[in-house]
Amino acid sequence: MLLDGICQKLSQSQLDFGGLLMATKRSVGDLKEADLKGKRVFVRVDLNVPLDENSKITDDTRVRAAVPTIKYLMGHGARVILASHLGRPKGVTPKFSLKPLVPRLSELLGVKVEMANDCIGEEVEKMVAAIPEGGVLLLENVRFYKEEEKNDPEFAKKLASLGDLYVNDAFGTAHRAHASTEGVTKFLKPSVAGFLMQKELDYLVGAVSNPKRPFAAIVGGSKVSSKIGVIESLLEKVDILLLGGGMMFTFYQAQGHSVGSSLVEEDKLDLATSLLEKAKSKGVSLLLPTDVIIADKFAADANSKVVPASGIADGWMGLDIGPDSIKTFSEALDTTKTVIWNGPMGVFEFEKFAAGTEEIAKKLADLSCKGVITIIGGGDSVAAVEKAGLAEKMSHISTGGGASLELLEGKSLPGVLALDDAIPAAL
Ligand SMILES: Nc1ncnc2c1ncn2[C@@H]1O[C@H](COP(=O)(O)OP(=O)(O)OP(=O)(O)O)[C@@H](O)[C@H]1O
Ligand SMILES: O=C(O)[C@H](O)COP(=O)(O)O
Repeated sequence: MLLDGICQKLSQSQLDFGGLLMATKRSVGDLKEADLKGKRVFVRVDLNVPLDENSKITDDTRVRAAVPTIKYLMGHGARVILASHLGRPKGVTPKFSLKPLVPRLSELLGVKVEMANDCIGEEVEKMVAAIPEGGVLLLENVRFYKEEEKNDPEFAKKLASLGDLYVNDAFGTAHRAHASTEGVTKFLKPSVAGFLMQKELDYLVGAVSNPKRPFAAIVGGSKVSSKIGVIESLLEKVDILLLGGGMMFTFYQAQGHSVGSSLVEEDKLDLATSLLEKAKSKGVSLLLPTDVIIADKFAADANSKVVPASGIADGWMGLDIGPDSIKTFSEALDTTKTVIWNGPMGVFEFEKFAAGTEEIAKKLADLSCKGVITIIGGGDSVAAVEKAGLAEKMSHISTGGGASLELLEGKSLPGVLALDDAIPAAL
């Protein structure tokens, strides 16, 4: 795919992290026409997309990401059953219905996607029986049943009874051991990974287990407490660690600097000190911003100025990294071959404090074009990269917020573990 005529996205083979693709789980690509033609394939996708007050999809990234697996199944004559959650409903809640997804799915797939009013039961069974080869039926939100999140075996069995085989392509929900992501695999074989699931694992696991070095991580976001696991795990792997976002002030305070009314987690000061020591003992080059943009209130129209990070006056709070820090971070990133980014550098939702995040996004887009592997780890950093219009330029943008964080923390994902192991290729 050509980007701006200059930056070409790296091909899969170039991203092979030294031959270590995460090929440990059986893939939907191993299933051919003979395995799929006429078969009812139960596919767990993550269609948990943001909707506005008129139920209009405001970001269809997850819908588009689900398409390759569905199209592959359709193209091989399967009868496709799609299951997903949307939001966190307590019981049947119309505003969490998956119905608004039907038009966009139909458009992207080039077929009329049918929609069931439920995800189990007789009516659904009848609709499943009527799916033609290459046709697609979307089930209603699986979380309308509390049994979904409880991973209730009876509920999982009912879901499983709808299909002949199972594909999990819901990377974004792979950290949840729910009936449609984990329980169902006990009753439905084969249970294989979809293309999106595989791609996410290839990048995220590949990057941290066998990165092209130098390997840098950029960690930001609001709180140290939500990123402790990630920082600790990354300190074992990276050569360079750049810290920004609200969490940096806990590090500054731990070093004795005045931080004004910036965000600080008082109970994490010792932890911040020990992370700094750990970085030193591991030989990791840990960089904190040298200057910050401060504001006189937490608001889009706050008065602001750039000051050295070592001294923020009372009544002021740091809301972004400053120009010197952007320069230092950029220079450090210039030396790298792999970069993973999780969490914005500042309050990017306010234009005045978005520069740090935007400049880092631009830097990564630029590095991507030069062959550096750039991975954006989900959540707000993805939103920031998209806001800057640079998503297409990155090597990989994860569709999973919580799931990508857990992977980076070194945790295993129940939705992945439950899938069949890959069948070793014959010698
Ligand atoms: N200096 C700061 N002070 C207060 N809030 C900040 C600051 N810098 C960033 N933030 C806020 O942090 C929030 C994102 O932090 P959070 O820890 O939720 O990240 P996340 O969503 O987990 O990150 P990721 O996006 O990669 O998963 C943003 O809403 C942003 O406004
Ligand atoms: O958006 C997500 O992170 C996934 O869809 C999982 O949703 P959940 O956090 O409600 O389980």
